Amino acid sequence: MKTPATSSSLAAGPTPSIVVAGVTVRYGNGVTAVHDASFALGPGTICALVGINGSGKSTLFKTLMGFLKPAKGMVSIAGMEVRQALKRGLVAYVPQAEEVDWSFPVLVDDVVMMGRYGHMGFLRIAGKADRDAVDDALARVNMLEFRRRQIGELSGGQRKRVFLARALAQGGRVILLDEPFTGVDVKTEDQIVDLMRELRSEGRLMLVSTHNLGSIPDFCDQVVLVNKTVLAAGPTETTFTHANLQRAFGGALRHFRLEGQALHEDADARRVTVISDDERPLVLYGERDHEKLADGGKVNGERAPGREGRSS
Ligand SMILES: Nc1ncnc2c1ncn2[C@@H]1O[C@H](COP(=O)(O)OP(=O)(O)OP(=O)(O)O)[C@@H](O)[C@H]1O
Repeated sequence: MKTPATSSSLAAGPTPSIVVAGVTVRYGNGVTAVHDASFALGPGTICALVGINGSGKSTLFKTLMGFLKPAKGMVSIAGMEVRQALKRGLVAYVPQAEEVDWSFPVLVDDVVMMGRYGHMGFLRIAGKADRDAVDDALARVNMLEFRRRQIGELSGGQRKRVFLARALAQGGRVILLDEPFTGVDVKTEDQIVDLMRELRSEGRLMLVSTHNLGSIPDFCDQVVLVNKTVLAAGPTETTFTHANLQRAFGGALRHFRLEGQALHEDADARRVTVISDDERPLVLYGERDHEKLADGGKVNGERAPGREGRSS
């Protein structure tokens, strides 16, 4: 992605952080989606939020966005209550594609400008600073040429980039990304990861829910594993381990061994993660590596795992 015309580095202001302490969240129908969950994250971090379907990832996002109130426990963002952090525009959200009404007649420009609403007065009249912020954000995600398009006329990857641009235009210090890689091609995934790395180097904090286990050690320095509670949280090296993945995924993750290595294949069988026996992530076969494996090629010097190698 392009370097912005103006620097988006964090000037003086609240330090990005998330603290979730002993949080229990219940829906109106009595379902307890998250029980006694705790984790803490600081600035300059990309953290993966990982768990099976229904494990409570979206519920945690909704709680961090103030849509749901914990029945118990405490959430703070940048050292303040969620409501206050939201009011100050410190938290930006990149939604799952399904959460957006793509038939709504709105231009790319307008969606990105929505990120500026918190900076505008009551009448929401955009000033030069707002227009500049939108230009910068669109340039950063390589979407300037699409700015007059209706959002419904974009590809899946372009749609994701528009919502990333909205988060950038807003100037969010804490950015929540719900499944940013679903429905995007490998090139767009790389672009999104590159942009996230840039944002991390500016000191921003990103929490990313993803089912793409293979790429986590590539770009996430922290991992939070959930299943109705936080099972484990901490640096990727010590948290993204065989034992913890087993706890998080149980039967949803198929295991097999190849030449002494434990392989874990996620539920849709498109990605394989290799974790060494001493529990460090070792070789990771992402989606594109899987294509090579299917061709009988080598990835990181390893031979392709044969389907016959699967033990369960
Ligand atoms: N609006 C709701 N009302 C009642 N229960 C809900 C509601 N939304 C989610 N749940 C329940 O809360 C639990 C956690 O759901 P949540 O959507 O947070 O999981 P998730 O990890 O985001 O799943 P996915 O990976 O499928 O997006 C599930 O048991 C789900 O059925």
